Amino acid sequence: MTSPREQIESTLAAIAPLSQTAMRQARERQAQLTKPAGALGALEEVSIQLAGISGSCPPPAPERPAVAVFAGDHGVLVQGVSPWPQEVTVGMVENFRAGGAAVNVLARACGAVVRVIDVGVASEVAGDDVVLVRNVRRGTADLSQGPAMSRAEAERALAAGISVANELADAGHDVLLTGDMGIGNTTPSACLLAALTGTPAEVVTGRGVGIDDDTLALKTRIVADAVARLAPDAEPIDVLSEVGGLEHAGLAGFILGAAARRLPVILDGVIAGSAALVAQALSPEAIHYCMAGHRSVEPGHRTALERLGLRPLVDLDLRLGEGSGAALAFPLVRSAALILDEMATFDSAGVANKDD
Ligand SMILES: Cc1cc2ncn([C@H]3O[C@H](COP(=O)(O)O)[C@@H](O)[C@H]3O)c2cc1C
Ligand SMILES: O=C(O)c1cccnc1
Repeated sequence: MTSPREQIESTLAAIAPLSQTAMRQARERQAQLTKPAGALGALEEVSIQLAGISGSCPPPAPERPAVAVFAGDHGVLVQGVSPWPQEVTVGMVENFRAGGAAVNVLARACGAVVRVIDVGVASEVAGDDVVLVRNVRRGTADLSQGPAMSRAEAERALAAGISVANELADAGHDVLLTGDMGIGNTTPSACLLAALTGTPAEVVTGRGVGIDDDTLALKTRIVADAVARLAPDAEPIDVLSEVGGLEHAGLAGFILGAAARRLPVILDGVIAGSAALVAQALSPEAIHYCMAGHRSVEPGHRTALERLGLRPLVDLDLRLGEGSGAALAFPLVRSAALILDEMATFDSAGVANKDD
C-alpha cells in the first residue's frame, strides 16, 4: 500500500514537459491550413497545446470528457462568510446524483459524464456510480481560528484527487474537467490566492454566491488575518492545510494526476484556479496541461489566471462553480483539435497561398 505522500511524490515525478516536437509540427500545420495565419486566434493556441500534451500532430480530438466535482464543507462558515447554510453542500451532492444541477445540464449538452467526489462533506453521503466517497474528514476546521486541516489530511485529499484522475483515465476519459461544491469555499480560495500570489486580500476576496458590503468586509478581514499567520517560506502543502479546503486539495491532486497521465485538464472558476495555484507550486509543468475554461466574475480569478499564465476560453459573467464554465468550454477545446486534423491545407485544397 503506497502512502499518500508516496503517491504525491511518484505523481510529481511522472509529470513530463509537453512535446516540443509535436508543438512545432502543430504550429507549422496551422500556418498551412486554408485561412490567414492566426485567424482562429486562441483556438490555434489550444490546438498546439493539445499536440504538446498528446505528443502527436494532429492531436486526437478529445471525445470522452468527465467532470469531477470535488465536494467539501468549511468550518469558517460559522463566521458568516456565506449566506447559505452548510446543508446546501450535501443537498447539491444529491442534486448532482439525480442529474438536476446546472453542471449536469451543461455536461449532458457536451456529452460529458459527471462524477462527484465527497472529499470533505460534513454529513454522511452514500456512494454509487456517480458519487465516489473519499471523505478525509467531515468538513475543515474554522480557518479563522487555526489550521483548516492537518498536513496529513491535506495529503490524503491530494492523493484522493490523484486517484480519481487515474480512475477516470483508466475508464477511457481523454479530457478531465474540474468542478467543485462547498458552501463557503470562496473564502479558502481567496486565502490560497492571496498566499500563493502575494496579492492583498482586498483584491482577491469577492462576493461568492452573493454577500452584502458588511459581509465582504468581514470575509476580507478573515482572509487577511488567516494568510498573515503563514510563514513567508511556507511549503505549498502547508499553505493548503492552514488556509485551504478539502475540495481544493482534491482538485490540486486531480490536476497533478491528469498531468502525470498526459491528459488535458479544463479548469473551471475561482476554486479551480486557486487549486491550480497549489498544483503549480508543487509542479510548474502541470499547468501546461491545463486550459482555463472560463473567467469567473469572482475578482481573484483574474489574479489566478494571470499567475497561471492561462487565457480563459469563455467569459460569460458566470459565478457558479460546479464545473459549469469548464463544461461550456469543452466543445471549443474539441473544435481546436478537429481544426488541426480536418481542415484542408493550401496544398491539399489547391488554394493559392498569399506567398505563391
Ligand atoms: C444552491 C447553490 C448551488 C451552487 N453550486 C455551486 N455553488 C458555488 O457556491 C459556493 C461558493 O460560494 P460561497 O463561498 O459564497 O458560499 C460553492 O458551493 C460553489 O460551488 C453553489 C452555491 C449555491 C448556494
Ligand atoms: O468562480 C467560481 O467557480 C465561483 C464563484 C462564485 C461562487 N462559486 C464559485
